[in-house]
This record gives sequence, structure tokens and C-alpha cells, in this order.
Amino acid sequence: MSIIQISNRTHLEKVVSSEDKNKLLVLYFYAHDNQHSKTINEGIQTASLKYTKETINFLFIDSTINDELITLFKVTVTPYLVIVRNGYILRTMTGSELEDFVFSLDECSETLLTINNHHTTPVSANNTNEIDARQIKYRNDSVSSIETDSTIGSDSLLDEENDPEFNSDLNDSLSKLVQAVPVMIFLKGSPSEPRCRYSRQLVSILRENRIRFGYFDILQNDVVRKGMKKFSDWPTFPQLYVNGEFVGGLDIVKDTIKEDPDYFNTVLL
Ligand SMILES: N[C@@H](CCC(=O)N[C@@H](CS)C(=O)NCC(=O)O)C(=O)O
Repeated sequence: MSIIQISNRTHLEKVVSSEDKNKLLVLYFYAHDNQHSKTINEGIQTASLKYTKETINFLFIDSTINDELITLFKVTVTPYLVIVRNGYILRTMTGSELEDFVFSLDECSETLLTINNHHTTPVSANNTNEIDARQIKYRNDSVSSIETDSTIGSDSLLDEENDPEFNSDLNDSLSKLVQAVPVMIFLKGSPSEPRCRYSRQLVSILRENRIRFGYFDILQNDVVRKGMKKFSDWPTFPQLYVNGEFVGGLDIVKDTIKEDPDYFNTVLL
């Protein structure tokens, strides 16, 4: 059995920070007084027996008493599931998709391991098209910034205290970061508060095209800022990645769309 009942945000952060970063965490938001939630609760409880706590933890969160976590994860409906690994939200689920998922969990213990390969599953962004790549924080410093511009999460490889030289560990981490979601941007500031005009323009372009995207505020982490210049072989920000491939900076994006107004639809098929 690998279920932990989460009592509040502090508890969640404590649990998350004590876990191995490779472990899958399934955050399950439910309402204790809701029949649908009860059915799903039972399904998860049964399924969880198949998983060891070394590989996966199911974190149960009663949404009726956890306003703070609901706001943080933008939960608008329960039951609601968020699958997290290594600081990234791999997937969110509600409704019949969630039911099917829980059912398949019980049938086949490989289900979650499949999701572990996040290239196969899109990250959902709830009510917004923008996802902070680091919505979960694993370290102990200020938590107030989680909803907006938090510093990097679990991965100490991206910690500024680490060797700022570009090394293979950093390369691996950046490689995961650029593939965190199909459209990923590295910008200055956040989409709601870009801190340079180029970043602002790129955000506007993505919004105009109704593109769901993930982002990383490079002003929050100098290792990532320096590392991405080398990783992309590109000296400035913003930088756009689509399907894990570097597209370019703002000017290239503008030119690309000028040439092919349907560019995003084509590549994101
Ligand atoms: N025209 C460029 C503008 C980008 C740019 O010049 N960005 C600068 C100023 S925001 C930058 O990122 N400099 C490197 C740095 O700040 O690390 C583009 O196509 O993206």
C-alpha cells in the first residue's frame, strides 16, 4: 500500500521533498462527501495494493479542507488527479478519463509506468494554456512563489549551488526540461509578467495562436539561463522548443509564422 493522506500544503511539501525524485507521485484530489469521489477512492485504494511505495506514492488530498492546495493546482472539479515526477506535472485527469485510468491501474500495474514516459502523455494545463514547468517545489525555501515564478524544483542538478559548468547531468536535465511539454518556452519573467519585450511578444504570439505551452523563467535560475544558451546554441531569450526541438528566438518564430501561418497546427498534430 502506498497511500498517504495529505493534511495540508506543508505536509505535501514535506512528503514531496522526502521522496526520491524518480518516484511517481499521484496527487488525488477528492471530496469526502461526494459519491463519485468515493468510488474513485476505492478504485485507487484497490489498485495501490499493486504498487510498492518505493516506486509510486498516491497522495490523497481532501479538497473540501484544502483550499490552498486546490488553488495551487487549479483544481476546479473533483475527483481530480495530478501525476508528478521529478518536479514535473506529467498529466492531469478528471471525469471519465480518470475513471478509465483508475480502472486500468487495477488491471495492469504497467499503466503508471507508461505514463512515466512523459513524451507519450501531454501535460494538461487546467484552465489555462500556460504551465509553469515547476509547479511542484521540492526544496524548503519560500513557497509563496510556486504559483508564479518558483525556483527550480526537485532537481538539484539545476541548483545554482551546483557546478555552473555545462556537464552531462545538466545536459540531461535540460533535455528533460525542453521536452516537459510539447511547446516549451524559456523566457524572462512569467507569461503573465514577462520581464523583457521579446519574451512578451513571444507569449502574445502563442496566446494569439491559442497554443498551450509550458514555460521556464530563466531569471530565476542562472544555471539554466547559462545552460540553455549552450544547450540550444543560442545566445538570447526567449527560446522556443516544440516537441523537444529548438525552434529559435522571437525573430525566428515570427518569420516561421509569417511563412506558414498554420505552423503550430501542423507541428502539433
Ligand atoms: N531579436 C531577439 C531578441 C532577444 C534578445 O536580444 N534577448 C536578449 C535581451 S532580453 C537576451 O536574452 N540576452 C541574453 C541574456 O539576457 O542572457 C530574438 O529574436 O529573440
